[in-house]
Order: sequence, then structure tokens, then C-alpha cells
Amino acid sequence: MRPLTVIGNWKMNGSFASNADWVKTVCRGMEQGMPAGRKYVVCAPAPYLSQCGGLIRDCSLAFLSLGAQDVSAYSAGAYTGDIAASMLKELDCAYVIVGHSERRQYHQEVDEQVAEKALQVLDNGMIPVICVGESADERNSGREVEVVRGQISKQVAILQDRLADCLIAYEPVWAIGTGKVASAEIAQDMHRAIRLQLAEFNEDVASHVGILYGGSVKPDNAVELFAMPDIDGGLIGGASLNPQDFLAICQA
Ligand SMILES: O=C[C@H](O)COP(=O)(O)O
Repeated sequence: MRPLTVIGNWKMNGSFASNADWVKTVCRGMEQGMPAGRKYVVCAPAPYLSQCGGLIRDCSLAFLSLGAQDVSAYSAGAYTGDIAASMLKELDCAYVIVGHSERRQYHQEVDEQVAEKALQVLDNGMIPVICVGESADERNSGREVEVVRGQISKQVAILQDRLADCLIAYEPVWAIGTGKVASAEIAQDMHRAIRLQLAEFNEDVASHVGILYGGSVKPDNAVELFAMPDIDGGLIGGASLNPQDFLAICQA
């Protein structure tokens, strides 16, 4: 049984004051009781990881963890501006997003690099959240499965059995921050396709990997998405900035 995982990705948003309010509000809400067996994560911007890690530790909820939004593909050395996985581990991160479409679009990240980042995360005892997804043009020309298969096959080639310890996030680029959520059926179809592709490699890996959906998830569409058999949770951008909306999605 794969646990449902809900990850908030604040992207480049936050401040010391608003982060403190957010964590306190979410912790207070979660203390009232949450559905059993689920995992919740907040991925804060790097400068706030130390602050958020402390706040999350203070609220001592075993199911709420800290995550980072990116990591270096290298372990240490002359890579100005990069952040090593070992540093994120020291900051108490348990999850790290790799290959988000905004990293691919604005920083030209490619699949091989994404897999190298995932390896760094795994080597440091954390869980990589590997993002894949097609653009609007790719879907409109009927190439969505081919594109996502290509992204997944690079991860399989490099990560092999270690994929069993990763999460995959299917995030259609056309649904990110646009309010155009993929219907539960469209999302389920792609999640199924990803799982079947993983099963071609190793059935055990395929049945263990959590596949999250991301792209305009809101409190009012989360229930239907999370009810799909191959959707194991969500990667939430905009709606995670509002602690009440994030809590509502976590309870969906
Ligand atoms: O990482 C989160 C995704 O990019 C989804 O963002 P969104 O919920 O604002 O569409």
C-alpha cells in the first residue's frame, strides 16, 4: 500500500514572518487530527529551510516533514551558488524536488542532470521528488505519452532499482499555475502509463513508487484526483501558500 503524500511547494515565495504564521497555522490544524497513514511535506525556499526546519521540529508531528526545491548534481566543490544534498540533509530536509518544469524551463535542466540530482538526494538519505510532464504543444500534438515516457526512461536508465525509493510527480506544464487542472481521468491515464512503463523495467519498483499529481490542485478538486487508483498524492504550488487551503488539500 502506497501512502498518500501531499507536498507544498512554495516556489519563490515567503518571508520570515509569513513562514512562521504558515507553519504555526498548519501545525495547529494538523494537531486536530489528520487522516491516518498520510505524509505531508513543505518545500520552502533555501534561505528559509533552517527557520522552517526549526518550526516544524517544534510542532513534533511525525507526519509533517521539510523539503527543498532543488539540489546540486554534485556532492561538493567549486559550484558557486549550488547547494549540496549533504547540506540539505543537515538542515533536516527529508524530501527534495528535482527536475521541476520551472528548473527545466528557466535553467535548461535536462533529464540526465535531474537523475544525477536524484542520486545525490538518495545518497544522502532523502527522498527525491522527480518531476516530469508535457507542454501544451506536446499534448495538443498527441505526443504527451511519448514525451513523458522519454523523461521516465532516462530516470530508469540512471537510477535503476533505486527508483523504488523515489517519488515521481506528474506535472503537465499546461496545468501549472494556470488554473487548468488536468481532469482526474487525464491525470489517472498518465499515472497509469508511467506505472506500466516502470513495470516493464521492474514490477516491484512500479508497485512501490508513489506518483503524485501537480498542476492547479485546489481544495475543490483534490478529493477527486486523490481518489484515482494510480494517484498517490499531490505536489501543490499556488494553493499551498494559503495554510487553510493546504490543510484542506491534506485532508482531501
Ligand atoms: O510544484 C508545484 C506545481 O508546479 C504546481 O503548481 P500550481 O499548483 O501552482 O499549479
